[in-house]
Amino acid sequence: MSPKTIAVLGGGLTGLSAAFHLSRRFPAAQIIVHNADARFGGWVRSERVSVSDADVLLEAGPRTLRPNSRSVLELIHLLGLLSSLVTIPKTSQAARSRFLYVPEFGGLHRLPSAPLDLLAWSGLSAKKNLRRLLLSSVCKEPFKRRNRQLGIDDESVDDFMTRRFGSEFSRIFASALVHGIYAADARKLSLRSAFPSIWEAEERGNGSVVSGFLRPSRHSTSTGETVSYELGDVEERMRETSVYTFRDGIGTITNALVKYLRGRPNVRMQGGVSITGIRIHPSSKQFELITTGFETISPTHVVSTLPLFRLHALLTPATPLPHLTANTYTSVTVINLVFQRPPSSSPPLHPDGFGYLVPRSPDGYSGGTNRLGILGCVFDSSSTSVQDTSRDVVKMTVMLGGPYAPCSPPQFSIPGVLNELSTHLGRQLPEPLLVKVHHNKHCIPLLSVGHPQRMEELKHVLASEPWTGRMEVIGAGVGGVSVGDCIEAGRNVGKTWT
Ligand SMILES: C=Cc1c2[nH]c(c1C)Cc1[nH]c(c(CCC(=O)O)c1C)Cc1[nH]c(c(C)c1CCC(=O)O)Cc1[nH]c(c(C)c1C=C)C2
Repeated sequence: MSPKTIAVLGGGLTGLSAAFHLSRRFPAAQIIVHNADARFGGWVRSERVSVSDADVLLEAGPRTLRPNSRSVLELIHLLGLLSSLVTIPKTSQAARSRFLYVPEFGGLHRLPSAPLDLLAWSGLSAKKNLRRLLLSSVCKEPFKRRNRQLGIDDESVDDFMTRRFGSEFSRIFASALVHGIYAADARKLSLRSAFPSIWEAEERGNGSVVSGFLRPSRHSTSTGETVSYELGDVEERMRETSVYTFRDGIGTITNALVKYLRGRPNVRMQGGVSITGIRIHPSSKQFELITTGFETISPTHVVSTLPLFRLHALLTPATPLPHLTANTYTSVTVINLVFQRPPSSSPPLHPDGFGYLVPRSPDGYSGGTNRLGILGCVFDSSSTSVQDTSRDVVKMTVMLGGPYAPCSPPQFSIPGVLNELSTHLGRQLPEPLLVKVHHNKHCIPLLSVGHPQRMEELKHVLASEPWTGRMEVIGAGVGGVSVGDCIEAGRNVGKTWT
């Protein structure tokens, strides 16, 4: 049945993208976007603040995007955002210089940015051990026999990396990568959900990941169809771009989506109103959505972009859905710091580059050597200083929490954080001009082992009675956590509703 009224639950990136694409695909349908918060945009939060004489752009959520997601490039084109694009070239230090802070290997290390760089990777004698570990793990892997057990169709990132590259490699390099993307424990994260290309490389390489990556992969969609995107000149502008953002930050996308949707005659944006229950009428089989205002609405179709545990709480025992509470959600404290830039005669506050990640320490997440639970620090000014009106300030962002023992509210002091950062950077940081703290509670789903299989089962139930394909469940907790995954999921929703 062609949709008459579509309720989109959640006004974050996925919900806004879903409403955008559905409103274009079904111009005769009425679309209502329900968002518990009066502000739309979800975890995307770009904010301009005044610091001394400068106007500085700060991000509490995603801050830069890679140009590999064509669904995001398409939105940039369709919403006319090309002129406010800020691109960071592959040749910039922000793209080439990424660091790890590994205290037991001597502190801060620049990571090699290319295979040849690995051979020339230089450092102090203690640092050489980290180079040796990386080099020997990667070089030995192709000669290791195939060691995936028969019948295994998913495993944790840590189990996989340990099996192929060794436990120390996994603890340091894989855990750091997982902190930077999922703010999670690599020992719990599903490899197939988080890094499907690594799983596929192992298959292509007959058991070796390195050999698999050296072999060309066949690009196609799972159905073999070619997907076309309306890209205009955007892809061309992204040539040689490592990452990009906008002059006013990632919020440029969500703000433009909200503006577009508010201007559509077939869309209603309901901010500040939550759904408190979802029922299916036993005889008419109609959806009944109850709102905080005790209003009942009966859409013909529903798109839920809510965190899965929230959707679970809305369902009645008569119409349950499987696996909605299988994953936990990670919380991250984001601390934006703005400093006065030191005079050029003094050492800089940090090396030029992307920033650094802190791997899991040998004692795990008990906090022994990392009491504050620091996951990493981004040197924002290295890549995005054009967002600010003055070059006299330096902005950086520290992220804490994730798998470290959660306590609510998180226990830390800003002087304690600054002391710790000073140790990492090997120089005493001055008093910041501005500090902004955001506690992003349950912001990233931890897609645990077995997630792809569980999501297949959920899809199957949604296609059967009494749901009969009229409700789709999408979002970061289902199909992937990146901005590109969320926008792509919104683009693909309701493809079978004709
Ligand atoms: C709030 C903190 C977040 C952390 N991870 C994410 C958020 C919102 C989500 C995320 N971060 C990255 C990706 C991958 C994107 C992709 O296209 O594959 C996702 C889904 C990568 C990334 N991590 C950091 C930055 C600046 C980026 C952007 C891309 C890039 O420049 O490579 C920094 C960072 N994020 C987190 C931590 C702990 C951290 C530390 C340096 C957690």
